[in-house]
Amino acid sequence: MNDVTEPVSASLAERAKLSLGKRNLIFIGLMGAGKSAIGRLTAQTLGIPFVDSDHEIERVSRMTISELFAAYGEEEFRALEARVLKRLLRSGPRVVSTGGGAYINERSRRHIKKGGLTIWLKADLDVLWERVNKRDTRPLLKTENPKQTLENLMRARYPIYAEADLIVLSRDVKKERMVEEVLAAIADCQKAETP
Ligand SMILES: Nc1ncnc2c1ncn2[C@@H]1O[C@H](COP(=O)(O)OP(=O)(O)OP(=O)(O)O)[C@@H](O)[C@H]1O
Ligand SMILES: O=C(O)C1=C[C@@H](O)[C@@H](O)[C@H](O)C1
Ligand SMILES: [Mg+2]
Repeated sequence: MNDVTEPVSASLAERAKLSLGKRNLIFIGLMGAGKSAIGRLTAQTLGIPFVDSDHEIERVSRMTISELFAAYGEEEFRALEARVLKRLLRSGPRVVSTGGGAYINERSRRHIKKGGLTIWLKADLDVLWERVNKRDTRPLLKTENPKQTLENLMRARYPIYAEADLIVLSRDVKKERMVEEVLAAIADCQKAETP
């Protein structure tokens, strides 16, 4: 593997930007897949705005995700998440990183599919677990056996994430390398932009 971090090629970024057009690029996938980290870097590379739906939810509610789950429960959280996503996806192009459960909720999934090009960062259990077990900010993983919970979520959710327009394998390589693969997937994408 090449250890030197090469800047993402400008021509690849240009091709991806052209292919994306006015559409939003929406990252989906499980907790720890890298939606926020890779989404932000992808937006920087494309020179378009970035927004993270979890952060936007926390901003408008002035509560953390954990506090929202504790105070109102998951159902209310999903309703708020769907409203926030609908608003964020109204115009493009921007990069929108979603929370791990957003695409699983029917209403949010409808907004996301309509809102642009979807990209699933797919990762295996060990990669996800290595990343999420360092922090306890994810309410769904506050269980007796969080690794087992994560595996159960993979089993339930992966068939739904698989509906994404694009899929990139998330693993422990440099973030710039992940961005390059994301851009290549967009540049090669044949899905036409709908008016
Ligand atoms: N390619 C990578 N190599 C190493 N670490 C990474 C990589 N991508 C992301 N990470 C790290 O993994 C952790 C989780 O990433 P991130 O917060 O972006 O996940 P997420 O998909 O947004 O999760 P959530 O659904 O909980 O918001 C972060 O600390 C991030 O820096
Ligand atoms: O996978 C999920 O359902 C979640 C993921 C996080 O991004 C947050 O949106 C919240 O913790 C729920
Ligand atoms: Mg995130």
